[in-house]
Amino acid sequence: MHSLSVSGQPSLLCQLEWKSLNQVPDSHIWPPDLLHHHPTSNIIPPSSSMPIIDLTAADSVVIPLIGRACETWGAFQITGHGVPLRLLDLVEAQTCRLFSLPSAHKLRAQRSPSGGVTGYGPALISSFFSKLFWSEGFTIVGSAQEDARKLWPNCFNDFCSAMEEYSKGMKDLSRRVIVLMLRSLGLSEEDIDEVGPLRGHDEVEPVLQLNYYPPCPEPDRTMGLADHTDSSLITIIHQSSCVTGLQLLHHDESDNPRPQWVEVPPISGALVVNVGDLFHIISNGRFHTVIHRAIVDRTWSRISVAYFCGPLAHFKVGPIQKIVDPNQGPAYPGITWPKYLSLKKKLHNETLASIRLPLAAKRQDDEKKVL
Ligand SMILES: O=C(O)CCC(=O)C(=O)O
Ligand SMILES: [Fe+2]
Repeated sequence: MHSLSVSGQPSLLCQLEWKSLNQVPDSHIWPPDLLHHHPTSNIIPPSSSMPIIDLTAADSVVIPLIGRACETWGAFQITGHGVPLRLLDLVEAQTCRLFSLPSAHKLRAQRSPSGGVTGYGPALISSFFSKLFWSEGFTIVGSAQEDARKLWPNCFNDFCSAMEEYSKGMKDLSRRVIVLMLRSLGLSEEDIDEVGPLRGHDEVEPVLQLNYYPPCPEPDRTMGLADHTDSSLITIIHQSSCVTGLQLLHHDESDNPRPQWVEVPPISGALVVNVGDLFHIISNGRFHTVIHRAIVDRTWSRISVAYFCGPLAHFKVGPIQKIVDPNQGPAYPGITWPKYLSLKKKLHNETLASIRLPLAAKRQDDEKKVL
């Protein structure tokens, strides 16, 4: 049974309530099959843990490592990225400041029930599940001012300037990472200017998702954030450095016939890069969009800050022609980010499959049959 807010939407258990609980309420107890359909007990050994790539190394070293990570994991961690630790600490401190506010206070910036995206509320994917997540979220698209003003009418500047500086750092970093990813697919710098999804990158509105996972008395019975892929080109995640929670679904067919959940260990100063659905599309399926989730801890709270990098809203992205095998043809049609997001709102993890095109050979066969 969900707790219901006055608006009739499922409400969050807010921080004061989280703290007062010594067991998970029914509204937040997840059926074991949903929690364990890919068993967490089979955490794979560190020898095959996800790649950590130092961006200060030469391009000739970094580019193949990134390409391989995107093909086999759909994710990697980066160090040597140039974003100062001071900025990572600042954004984390301001995120903590927000989630430490009393619940009634946070609800002043609640996401609008009529399809709003920005502001305070459960993760957007929570509408796909009948059980609630053990987490709270805050979404920023472009400027945070309007919502931050509702939280701190007289002192929203510190929060907003931290988010702005962080978004700027992430925008520059995401451009750099995307260029490296495209080069690993064999594109030259000129190709990237011409065909890349980075056209108008400076004007793209930054999207930040702040996540807070409170300590949980029964972490094995609930879910911080359920399995999903991100719709972006790439997502860059900063996570608290002391507590694990983020997990990726990894399939190493040579090692194990079944996909395994793999922990993403927090490393101070490192950032996690996830390949999103749109990069999977532009790479014509070569790069893996990574299924990931967040679990919670008995003792520690955890914070994550996800920066979603996508193309300009009106810009259609599709498989980059230069890398499409002519015998196979494009695996996806061109699509804009907003159109993709509207499909994802309906279809969640089935969205990519819903737009996948039949292979060129099959298309030709089908065309012959029609003629
Ligand atoms: O908490 C995390 O590490 C993951 C967050 C995430 O996947 C998201 O916000 O889309
Ligand atoms: Fe995500």
